[in-house]
Amino acid sequence: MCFILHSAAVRQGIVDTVKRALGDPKVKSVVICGQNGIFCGGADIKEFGTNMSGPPLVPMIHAIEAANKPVVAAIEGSALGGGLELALGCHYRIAHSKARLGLPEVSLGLLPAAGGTQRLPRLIGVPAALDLITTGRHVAAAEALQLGVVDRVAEHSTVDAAVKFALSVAAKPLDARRISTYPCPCPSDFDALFEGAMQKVRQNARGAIAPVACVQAVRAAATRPYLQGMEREKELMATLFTSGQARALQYCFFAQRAVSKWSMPNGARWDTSKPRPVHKAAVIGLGTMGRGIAVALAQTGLSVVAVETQEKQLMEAKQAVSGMLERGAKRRGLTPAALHKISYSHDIQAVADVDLVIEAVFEDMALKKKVFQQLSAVCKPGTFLCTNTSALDVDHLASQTRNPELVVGMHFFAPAHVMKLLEVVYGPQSSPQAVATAMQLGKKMGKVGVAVGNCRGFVGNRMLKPYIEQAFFLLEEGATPELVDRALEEFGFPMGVFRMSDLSGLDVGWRVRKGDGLVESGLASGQPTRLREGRRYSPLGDLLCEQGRFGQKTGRGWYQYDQPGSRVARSDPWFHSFLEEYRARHGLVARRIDHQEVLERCLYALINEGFRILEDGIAAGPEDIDIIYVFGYGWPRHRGGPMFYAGMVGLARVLERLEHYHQAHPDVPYLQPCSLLRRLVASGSPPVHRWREVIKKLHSQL
Ligand SMILES: CC/C=C\CC(=O)SCCNC(=O)CCNC(=O)[C@H](O)C(C)(C)COP(=O)(O)OP(=O)(O)OC[C@H]1O[C@@H](n2cnc3c(N)ncnc32)[C@H](O)[C@@H]1OP(=O)(O)O
Repeated sequence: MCFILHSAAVRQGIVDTVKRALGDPKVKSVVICGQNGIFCGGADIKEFGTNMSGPPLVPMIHAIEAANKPVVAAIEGSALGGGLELALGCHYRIAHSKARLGLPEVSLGLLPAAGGTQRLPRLIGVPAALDLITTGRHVAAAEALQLGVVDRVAEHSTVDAAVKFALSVAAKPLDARRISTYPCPCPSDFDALFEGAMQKVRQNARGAIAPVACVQAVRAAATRPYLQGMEREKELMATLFTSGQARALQYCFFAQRAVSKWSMPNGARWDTSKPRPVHKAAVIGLGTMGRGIAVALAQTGLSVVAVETQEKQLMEAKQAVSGMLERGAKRRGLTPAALHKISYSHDIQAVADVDLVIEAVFEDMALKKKVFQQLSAVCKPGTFLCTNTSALDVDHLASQTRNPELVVGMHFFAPAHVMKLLEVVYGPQSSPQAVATAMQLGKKMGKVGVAVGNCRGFVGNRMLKPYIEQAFFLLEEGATPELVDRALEEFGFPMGVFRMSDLSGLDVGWRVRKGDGLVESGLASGQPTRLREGRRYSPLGDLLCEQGRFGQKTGRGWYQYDQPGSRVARSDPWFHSFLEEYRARHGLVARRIDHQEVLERCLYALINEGFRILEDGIAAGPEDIDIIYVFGYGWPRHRGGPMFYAGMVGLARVLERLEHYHQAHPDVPYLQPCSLLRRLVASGSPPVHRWREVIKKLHSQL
């Protein structure tokens, strides 16, 4: 019997075939396997929210477990979610050594509700089951064997091994093989264990409800007889199944896959653009970003040339990169083979024979222009030239080269060997092959690549600007960094805007604002103005920087720290009196600001910019923006990303609140609702997956 995902037809197939096999006296035992080397990836997520037809999963698994002939699961490829629950209903499990098993329902906002929360703890004990169910992590066959999830691991044909094994146990009694009849092994420190698990889950979940429900369901397995535990599992699942969080998480699952199917406004697409193989790559500039990129490249197995012109920096970088590779290999229980994949040089000529270069020098246009001119002269014909700029004009850099079609942005996020997001930035001259190659390389590096158009800040940083601006204005109007951060952290961000600013360094934005001519000199002594080119402007960040308050690295920023480099932010009385004086100087009267206003002002301004990005064609669809925010900016996944969230709140509501705030702050253009938002509301606020139709219509009318 073979199946990939258990849709209605697959479930019906299993029920019918198992029934036939059990009724046939010639059949002594049964082996269940999958098709094309995959046991089962679980339920078809697209079926959720539709009228699910076909036989339900729970009675089907019960019937298999109750069978009077041995049923063996032959697990190849994946046994995930309902697929593993089905295997847990079998009397024996044999997995191929390359198989992966797991209960990832939690990452879809659900719990394993086909008996997974009740059988797994009975089989492998409460602590191990809690780990697998609350994290949703997949385990390799070797770990599954060690945990007791599977009985055997096969190196060659799993089906052959399972058939042989099934015949060998045909006459054996099955009572001891039905997991639902096992007592749940109860640890002596039961209460402490569950309290600890609940605390950990709440801390990591950032407001997600599924992990909490998972703990509650496993607790039921440990405290109630099996059938009562199943009732509790069902009850908890009922709450999760229709929740907005489950919708958001399932949207993220598909959005993550949708962004790999990129398209460009000129019609180039992922399926018609062939990437060129990259065997050897180079990184130019070994600061923090360059080092992380070199590590990520070397870990893919590529040969890497790392170039840093300053000798001292080169020596330091070499040590740091080796350390990162060694620690990475140790964590994965491997030898650091990638160490030997990197060669270092202080001479840019060393990149002459590479297939692709990633420039990661200091964020300065003049410097980057020089590097691109050099690269264009030095590299062999056809080498792709990529820049890791976070905001600068990729087209302008391309224009410095002989072959602008070979130039794209590869915007990594710090730390580059850890963070999953990669913005691949194309300009009007970038060839589809350059985009396809950068996207494929990103995938090899374990990144989630999103192809976006070229504009100041691309997608992520462009949307961040109005968000940060609102946070500054809120301080002027009466909020504190603590209040703003608390509201955002309760929403689900790992850090609020001010704690994040302290971490990344206030000087970063200061340098950008200076470059844009926004910072007035001698602020501390004079009366800084709060208008630039007719727009409201807050000089608060500039004032702190003038005092050397750059955040964690100087021990002072929006908060205070015990010492420079320390990470624990403490409220700073100095800042509070500074803020009061600032308000008094500008005749600003502090008013009470609540969490709702913080969220509406910061998030709706960010979302509004997201609509502008869609209108401008910089992102192909809302999924691209959402994946950028979830993977690169800490947007809580259970809220689906900013554009999905706007849909959940209601587009009409977002529009109404933006209109309200823009009326109150007419000198803040970011609060002026963008025309795409108005158009979507006028078209009846279609669901997020139908926005592209409205955007297409809008573009065709321009
Ligand atoms: C009543 C509730 C009962 C049970 C609960 C459940 O079972 S919930 C589902 C639990 N299962 C999962 O969460 C597994 C999700 N899938 C994966 O982890 C991976 O897709 C998998 C199976 C490991 C394969 O990975 P691979 O990298 O090979 O492929 P990819 O992820 O790109 O997927 C290929 C296409 O299949 C679609 N897809 C995958 N899984 C599901 C699914 N469970 N339901 C619906 N569709 C699924 C995926 O979207 C891809 O589609 P495409 O159109 O090609 O982009």
